[in-house]
Amino acid sequence: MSARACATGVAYLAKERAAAIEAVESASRVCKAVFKKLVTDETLTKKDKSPVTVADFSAQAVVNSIIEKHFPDDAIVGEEDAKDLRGDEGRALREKVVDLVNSTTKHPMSADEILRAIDRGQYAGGPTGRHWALDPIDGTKGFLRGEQFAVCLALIIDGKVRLGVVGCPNLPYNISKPDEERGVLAVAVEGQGAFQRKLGTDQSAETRISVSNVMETRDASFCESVEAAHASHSDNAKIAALLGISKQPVRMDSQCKYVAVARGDADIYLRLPTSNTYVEKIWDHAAGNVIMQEAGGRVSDIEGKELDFSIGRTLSANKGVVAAGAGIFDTVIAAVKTTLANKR
Ligand SMILES: Nc1ncnc2c1ncn2[C@@H]1O[C@H](COP(=O)(O)O)[C@@H](O)[C@H]1OP(=O)(O)O
Ligand SMILES: [Mg+2]
Ligand SMILES: [Mg+2]
Ligand SMILES: [Mg+2]
Repeated sequence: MSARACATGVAYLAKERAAAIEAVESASRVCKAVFKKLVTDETLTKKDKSPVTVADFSAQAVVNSIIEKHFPDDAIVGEEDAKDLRGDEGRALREKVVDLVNSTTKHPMSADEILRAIDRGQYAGGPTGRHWALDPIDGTKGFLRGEQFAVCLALIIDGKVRLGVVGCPNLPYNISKPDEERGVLAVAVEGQGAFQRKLGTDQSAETRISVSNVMETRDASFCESVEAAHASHSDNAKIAALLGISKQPVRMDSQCKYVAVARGDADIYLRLPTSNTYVEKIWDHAAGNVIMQEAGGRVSDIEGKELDFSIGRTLSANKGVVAAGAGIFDTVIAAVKTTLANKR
């Protein structure tokens, strides 16, 4: 039991952990329902993003209402807001969201309750107190392709991520058996280790996960974004060359990348900035961050600085993200610095 276990013997954040898992499980079901109902060959060929919009709003409504049920005083930093669902202009989308939310939950919610739940996610974040960080669907492009996406929820207390849950409905439970059942839930609480279970199972099905223990970078592999606009593939290739890496990078969308590295499917998470202007959002990294660290990995920005979740809704003190096992982390950061210095 963690050093923070309280006198009653209940583990630190046990209630929050259970509530976060309930929320991520429910939102994962919403996303799967949207995919089944709304993602068709036609939406794909027309590159119509409306299914993901419905899923974003519906999943945020479901997660926020579950958090509110368990912790009515907690603030939430959520990616979405309900502006586009209001008024006459928002009617069509609003009706779809209301239908979806109510087709997947036991307790029907009115349109007003759903909009209010979504807008609970507008908190500004900051260095004190507790707030949740939610990405209702991370990896929207992967979602639409039927590939990797994730529902990501974290709890930040006094500026540090203490709990993270990532639901990955399309991730194989065992990466070496990609044709078997898919759907993984990864969870970590500060000081208690990182775990995975199949989505839809209970805590008794959890097994501990840890990063690979690779000691030589030439034996390692990268995990990087599918989208070259989100993380520079060309810089990653230069770093790979410097590190003697010959394995092809594993590419996938979303925070599933953190889960993949946290359980040793790949060894290095690399997200090198593609522009000087993009600022990373806390909901894109909070849950993955604590899962990686609790799996024995180290996480920093491209300069080796810890990610600072205490500033607000963004990671404005950091650029890019690098994560790897402790055995190779310093070598990876040195190669990142050299590669970026040579560009200047
Ligand atoms: N230029 C960018 N650099 C880094 N991340 C980005 C950029 N543009 C969008 N993103 C974010 O990257 C995340 C997906 O990353 P990945 O490629 O790892 O799946 C999304 O949350 C997306 O945010 P948004 O939701 O605003 O589109
Ligand atoms: Mg995201
Ligand atoms: Mg999102
Ligand atoms: Mg988005």
